[in-house]
Amino acid sequence: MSNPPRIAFLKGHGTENDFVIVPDPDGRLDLPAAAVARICDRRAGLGGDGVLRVVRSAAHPEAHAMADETEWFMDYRNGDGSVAEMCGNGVRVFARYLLHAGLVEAGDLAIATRAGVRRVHLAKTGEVTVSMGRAELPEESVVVTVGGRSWPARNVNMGNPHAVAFVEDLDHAGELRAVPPFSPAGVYPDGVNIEFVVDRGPRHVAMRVHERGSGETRSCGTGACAVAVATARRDGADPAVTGTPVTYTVDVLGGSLSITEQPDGTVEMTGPAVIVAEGTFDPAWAAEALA
Ligand SMILES: N[C@H](CCC[C@H](N)C(=O)O)C(=O)O
Repeated sequence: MSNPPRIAFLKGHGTENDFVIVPDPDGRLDLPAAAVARICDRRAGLGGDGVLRVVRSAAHPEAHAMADETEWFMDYRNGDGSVAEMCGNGVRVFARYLLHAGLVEAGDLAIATRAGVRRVHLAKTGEVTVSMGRAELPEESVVVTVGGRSWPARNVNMGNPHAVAFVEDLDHAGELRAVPPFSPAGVYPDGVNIEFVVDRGPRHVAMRVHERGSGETRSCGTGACAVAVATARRDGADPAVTGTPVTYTVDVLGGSLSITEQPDGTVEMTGPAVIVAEGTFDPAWAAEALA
């Protein structure tokens, strides 16, 4: 019996939040959590903070409702194989892949995600702008504690949950090898991405992040949006109150993102997206993880 065809993949990153891209237009590949975790393993696998499976919207049950306005669905998984609603850096890299593969032209396109349709502009400069929707700011907040220090953290939802803590020094976040302790735990029953933020100057902050399902990453797009929204509220610059758009530069370990919030609450993120390499892997290798 002939061997099943090898699976094509590409590696890409957005401000060093890196992903394994798996083209699967007809949605035929089964990628259970254990296989995704093996693919993302930085020693035994290809390495990545997550997987972006590229599926036609019409071929994926979670995207059927978006098929009339999008051709492609971003099936995002965290590095541990868990599913997340949205990945901001991932959408930029996903759009970059579509251009790289000749599936779209530069310019405007719409991508289906579990958080809904995201409108993307692929500039000829290489920068990618994503309309990230509106932040939700639930009232309840948590207290994050690391190394004997505690900070209140602002609850911000960008389609996925974030807790944003303003700290004195990014080193105070510690090694971030595990989820930083927070209370009350019940605020985030499905887990949370936790950002630590310091000021760098006017409308300029820097952050570190412990991501749900991936650990500390070099960048988090939805996290940078959550940070910009929380900082605008801290600074009395909420566009819904001032009537004026506000833009923050958010430095991440892997680079810098520009986040603009409009008076109507919509948030736009602009940053780079790079395809680094491409190759194939044997499906049996990924399936071994299921054994
Ligand atoms: N870990 C996140 C998803 C990826 C977010 C991040 N990589 C981004 O660029 O937005 C979560 O479980 O909600």
